[in-house]
Amino acid sequence: MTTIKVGNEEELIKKLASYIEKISNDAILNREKFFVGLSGGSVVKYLCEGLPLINTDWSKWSIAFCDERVVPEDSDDSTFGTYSRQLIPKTQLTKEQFIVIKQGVSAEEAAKDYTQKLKELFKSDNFKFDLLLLGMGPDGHTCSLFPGHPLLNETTLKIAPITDSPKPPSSRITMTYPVINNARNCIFAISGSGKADMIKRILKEKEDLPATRVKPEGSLYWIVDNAAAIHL
Ligand SMILES: O=C(O)[C@H](O)[C@@H](O)[C@H](O)[C@H](O)COP(=O)(O)O
Repeated sequence: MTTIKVGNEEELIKKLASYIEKISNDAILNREKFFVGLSGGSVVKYLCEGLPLINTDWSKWSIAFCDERVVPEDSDDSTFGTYSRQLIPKTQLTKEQFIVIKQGVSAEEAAKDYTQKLKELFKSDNFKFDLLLLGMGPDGHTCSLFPGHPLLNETTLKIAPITDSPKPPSSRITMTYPVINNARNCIFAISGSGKADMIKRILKEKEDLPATRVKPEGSLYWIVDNAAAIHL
C-alpha cells in the first residue's frame, strides 16, 4: 500500500489525474484496453475536474461503476447520470463506453443484469479491472459496502444488490470484495477534515472497516490531502 499526501483538494485532483493517466496508458500499451470502475460521492468532482486534463486514448476506455444507485438515469442521484452530464462533454468519451444499470427493475435484477454485462465485457467470469477509483464515507464504507453489513462477507456474488443502504438512496448495486480485490490497481482519493478521524482509524490503527478490507492483488494507493491526513 502506498499513501500519497498532498496539500489540498486541488493538488489531490491533479495527483489523482496523473496516476490515472499513467495506469490507463500502461494498460492500453500492454493490453490495448483500459477497464476502469468509477465511484459516486466526492470522487465524481475529482474526476470530472481532473480527467479532462489527461492525455489518453479515450476510445480504449470501458467504464463500469464500483457501485450505482438504483434510480432513473436522469435522477440527480444517478452516478452514471452525473458523469454523463459532467464528464462526457469534457472528454472524447461516449455514453456507449459506460456499462450502465438496467432501468426500471429491482436492485436484485439490476445486479444480475450488471453481472451479465460484465461477463460480456470481459468475455469471462474473471472481472479484472485495471483500476478502481474508490471513495470512503465518514463511517469507513466504500462502494456500497457498509460497516457490519452481511455483504462484507459475500463471496459468491460479484455484483450484489443492496436495499438497506444506510446512505441514501437505499437501493443500490455494488461490487463485492472478490471483484474489488481482483483489480490491478485501486485508488482511494480522500479530502477534507470530515474524513480525518476515519483516515486515522483505517490507515494508522488498521481497524477492520469496509475500506480497510480493500487489499487488491495489484497496487493500492491512498491519496489523502492535509486536512484528511491531520491525525496520521
Ligand atoms: O454512490 C455512492 O454513494 C458512492 O459510490 C460511495 O461509495 C462513495 O464513494 C462513498 O459514499 C464516499 O462518498 P463521499 O466521498 O461523498 O463521502
